[in-house]
Amino acid sequence: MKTLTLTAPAKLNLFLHINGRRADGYHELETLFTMLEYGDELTFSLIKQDIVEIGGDVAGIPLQENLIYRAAEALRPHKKSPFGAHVQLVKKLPMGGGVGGGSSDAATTLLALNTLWQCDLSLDQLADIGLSLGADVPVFVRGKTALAQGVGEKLSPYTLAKKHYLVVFPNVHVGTVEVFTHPELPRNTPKLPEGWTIDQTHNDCQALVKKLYPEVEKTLSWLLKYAPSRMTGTGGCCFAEFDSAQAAQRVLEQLPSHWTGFVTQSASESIAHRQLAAWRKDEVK
Ligand SMILES: C[C@](O)(CO)[C@H](O)COP(=O)(O)OP(=O)(O)OC[C@H]1O[C@@H](n2ccc(N)nc2=O)[C@H](O)[C@@H]1O
Ligand SMILES: Nc1ncnc2c1ncn2[C@@H]1O[C@H](COP(=O)(O)OP(=O)(O)OP(=O)(O)O)[C@@H](O)[C@H]1O
Repeated sequence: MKTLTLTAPAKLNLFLHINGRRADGYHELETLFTMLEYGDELTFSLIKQDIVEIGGDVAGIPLQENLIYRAAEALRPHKKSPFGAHVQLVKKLPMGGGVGGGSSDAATTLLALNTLWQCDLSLDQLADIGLSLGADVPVFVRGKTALAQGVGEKLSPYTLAKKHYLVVFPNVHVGTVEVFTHPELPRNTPKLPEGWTIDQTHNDCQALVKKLYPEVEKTLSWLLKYAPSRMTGTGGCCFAEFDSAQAAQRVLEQLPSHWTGFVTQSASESIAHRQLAAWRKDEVK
């Protein structure tokens, strides 16, 4: 039976502007996503029984609520294989951290099972299915550094120089819904002008989350002593940007023990896509 192991990468929102709120409560955003080389490990194995099982670090999430399961079930109508799937998860990304772990697990499941179950859907079709699972899923399906608009689903490719990041989880789980429904969230940042530069950007959630979660405030102040730093998404992870892995590693070594962090680098193409392409190449040999 076939087995495929993929890394479901983390993302950073290098900036996050909120331009308005739609009638359905969702927010119009402008955000720059970059893919990171670090993520959860998912191993997909075909199984005889036509069911979807998840093993490993499921962290008390009921099966039916796990985004891996929901992604697999969303593909079911397109499947041409008689087999089910067992997904073994090694969770490395903090939940509710703003690094998109759940969304990336879902997108990686769509990519892997699209191949293993011979669904043969295009990336456009997978991104559409992904959007029904979460606003952040399409960017992981496409797997490229991208400028996102709309609720996060209108993606345009964007080229960025490779950078090294120290990503710190302040040990507080920040709820996306809590931030987006908060009355004090700024929601009226003007759209970026033509020819904008990164120094014209910010994260509209950062001041509010710092106020609600003092630990995020402390993390950012600590990181800012070493490098330009910001919060990602709706938090609580914060990232500091460096030109070399060694410089990032030196700061990680000094990280206070009540926080956790990892050093990684940005990737213009998602590691999951590269691994899947390599696996497919081996298959046809
Ligand atoms: C903030 C970001 O992480 C930026 O990358 C994402 O836009 C959030 O993406 P996500 O976690 O995949 O979000 P979803 O699971 O689709 O939505 C969670 C909740 O966030 C709010 N939400 C999300 C995206 C958006 N553009 N506007 C919103 O108001 C809604 O209250 C929604 O109920
Ligand atoms: N496989 C999964 N991994 C992580 N979270 C999952 C998974 N399946 C469901 N969830 C639920 O999704 C919630 C959000 O998880 P996620 O790790 O994507 O948060 P996040 O990093 O803040 O995401 P974002 O940046 O997209 O807001 C979790 O609190 C959890 O209840």
